[in-house]
Amino acid sequence: MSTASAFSSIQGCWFKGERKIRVADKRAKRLTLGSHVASPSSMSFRVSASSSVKPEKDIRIGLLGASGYTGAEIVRLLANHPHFQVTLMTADRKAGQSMESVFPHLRAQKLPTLVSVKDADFSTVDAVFCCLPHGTTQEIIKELPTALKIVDLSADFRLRNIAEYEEWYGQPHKAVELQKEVVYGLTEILREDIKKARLVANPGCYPTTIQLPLVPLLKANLIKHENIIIDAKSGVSGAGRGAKEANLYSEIAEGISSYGVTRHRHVPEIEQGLSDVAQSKVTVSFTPHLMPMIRGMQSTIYVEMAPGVRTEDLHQQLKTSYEDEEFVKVLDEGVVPRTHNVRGSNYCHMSVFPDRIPGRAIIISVIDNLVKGASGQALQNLNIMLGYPETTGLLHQPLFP
Ligand SMILES: NC(=O)C1=CN([C@@H]2O[C@H](COP(=O)(O)OP(=O)(O)OC[C@H]3O[C@@H](n4cnc5c(N)ncnc54)[C@H](OP(=O)(O)O)[C@@H]3O)[C@@H](O)[C@H]2O)C=CC1
Ligand SMILES: CC(=O)N[C@@H](CCC(=O)OP(=O)(O)O)C(=O)O
Repeated sequence: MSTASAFSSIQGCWFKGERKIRVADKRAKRLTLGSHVASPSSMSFRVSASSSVKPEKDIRIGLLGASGYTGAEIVRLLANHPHFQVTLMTADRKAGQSMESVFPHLRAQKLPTLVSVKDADFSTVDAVFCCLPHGTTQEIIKELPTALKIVDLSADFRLRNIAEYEEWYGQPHKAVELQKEVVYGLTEILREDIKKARLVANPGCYPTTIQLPLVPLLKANLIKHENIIIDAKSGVSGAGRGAKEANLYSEIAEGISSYGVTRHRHVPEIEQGLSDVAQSKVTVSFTPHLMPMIRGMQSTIYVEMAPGVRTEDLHQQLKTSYEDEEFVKVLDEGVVPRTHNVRGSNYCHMSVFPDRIPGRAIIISVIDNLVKGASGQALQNLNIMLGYPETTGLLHQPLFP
């Protein structure tokens, strides 16, 4: 996992130029990867013909947890990707079903039948997106062929500190050795490490909205490390597709509810990232809320500025930090970010406001939880890991209204 030094080049480090894709190399690699099988262990994967889809693109993608919301979102994004093709998809309860029957909106794509993880043949893919619930992922990923590039969307590999993981997630870490090679996938901040990574831990959706504005400000010493207060809101799709009483329409509509007050598991992830860049322990007060909407996430962040710093300085720092970034947009002063304006897209919009109380500022940051907060950022990361332009498959505009 990367350290503070990895945060040192926030600006000007992403490649805008079209990197030449070595198709021949990729094809050669595919042949090599074809000979890998999972190592024998208590959890073994059957090597069988699980895909009926003939690959027509360069990179064959395996999708673990394809029958969930983030899995479906990756399939939607890959429809416009010229190089990545889903050739293997897994499900749990829905194993054996066609993707079309689980997600009719994806029926236009040629997709393989959903298989259970134990029946999946990982020797037939080049890279994997893992969209499984946290707590189920470590054991599965540690048995995958080591040649595979993997982006894990779950929280299982995000925390460097094993004791901290076990404390916040309430279970033993089952892949301690693997944890050491993990790179945290906050793309705009850690791009250089992601380029070299084999296994990327994709950030949580709340931590993405929070770290993107705060990392450049902490790095430039413009805000204090103390008294950072975050009031965050999420659409219900953030909770996944699994049936839960608390997520019934009658429980969600016409009201909002706070949850995880003082103990949400994203707190250590946020504090890890902010402390790395501040090079001292940063603590935050973080309260998430469930909103009566399907997609979208907003973090409203209250900070104390360093002595002599004005909100214009915060705004200018964010503008400079992200001026070359496609997916992070710092809005003009006074313009309020809205989840509507990023819906269905990989964009993050942010803005800074002076608080009425002298010395304080209010930062607002919005994303689509399923795109920049999950599947979009995951695709951005895999593009980078495989040497493709990072915007590939991600440049569609937000869906408004
Ligand atoms: N939703 C969001 O906005 C975000 C989600 N994430 C993270 O991404 C991951 C996926 O989230 P999401 O798509 O919303 O979740 P869903 O609940 O919608 O989907 C979970 C998927 O995992 C499968 N699955 C469940 N249990 C097991 C198991 N024991 N073994 C194998 N497969 C299993 C399910 O199969 P089946 O349906 O067939 O039972 C389904 O395909 C989670 O870790 C989540 O926390 C991260 C950022 C944002
Ligand atoms: C609305 C809702 O329930 N949201 C989820 C966050 C989704 C996410 O980022 O979860 P991971 O850390 O598991 O990837 C939650 O609060 O747990």
